[in-house]
Amino acid sequence: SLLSASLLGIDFANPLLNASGVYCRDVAELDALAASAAGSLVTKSCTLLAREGNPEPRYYATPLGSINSMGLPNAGYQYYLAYAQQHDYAAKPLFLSVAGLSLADNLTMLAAIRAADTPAIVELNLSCPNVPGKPQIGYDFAAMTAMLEAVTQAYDRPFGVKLPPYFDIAHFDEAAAILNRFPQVAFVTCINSIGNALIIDVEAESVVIKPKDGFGGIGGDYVLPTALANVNAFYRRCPAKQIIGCGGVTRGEHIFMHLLAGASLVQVGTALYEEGPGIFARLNDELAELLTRKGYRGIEEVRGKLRTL
Ligand SMILES: O=C(O)c1[nH]c(=O)[nH]c(=O)c1I
Repeated sequence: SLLSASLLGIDFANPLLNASGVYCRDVAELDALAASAAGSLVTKSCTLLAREGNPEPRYYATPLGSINSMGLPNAGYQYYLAYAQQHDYAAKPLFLSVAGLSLADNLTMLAAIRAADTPAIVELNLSCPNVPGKPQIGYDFAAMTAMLEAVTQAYDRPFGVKLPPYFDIAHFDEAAAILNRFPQVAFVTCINSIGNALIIDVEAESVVIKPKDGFGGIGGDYVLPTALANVNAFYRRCPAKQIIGCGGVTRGEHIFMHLLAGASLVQVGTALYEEGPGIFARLNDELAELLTRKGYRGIEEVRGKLRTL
């Protein structure tokens, strides 16, 4: 139908899902996403052991978006694997986001996920914190290569990677060249939050979140152009892979932009946090209205059709 989408040969009723980390940390939230108009859902990035995460306030929203330094609070990977094993895949696909604090942790989690043999699709979060003092994996190309070499040995199913935003053409080139060495990396999710931003409250003359002296990843309107650029940069450089867009979606036309840029599916973070799962019905309606007005019969006709001048 009009909004039908496809990834890894799997059918989706529509291209929308949550961004990992938003509305997906416990069963109640995951069930609400499963019951919503979202075409699929992804779990909070998980670690080997459960984590409390950072002290609050650790998330804050402004009229232009959000800032967070959650610190990877999650129930531990077995919790999300158990959820994946009871999920109704006939209703909609489910993604498991994995963000081990070490390569060893990732290998342990992926081995258990593989052994469970669920239809869940793995999204490996490369924006997760790495060794303190070193850049996150997504910004350490040697570490990223080593991680993918080890993971593709341990996990023999197609999977995807969640990337941080890049801002330099040479970095798009280098990151894509690494990913293209791994055909098993079947999709790329662009982008994670733009890291280490700072939001200031003038009234209080203060930062707005407690961890890291107020420094945190931003999302929402602040990041849409960067998200679209990363979607299109990897769409152009990785013709054998699919792209999941993430960043800056609050309206149907933003989904349309991500599709034009090359996305197959589109994730919603900040706007979902602020509006709740009802947003998916609104966004699907707005996207359907836009496609119909423009004479499209399906989103496949839109993907990657961005014109240049
Ligand atoms: O602080 C977090 O938990 C977090 N926050 C983000 O904005 N992106 C991430 O990948 C993660 I793992």
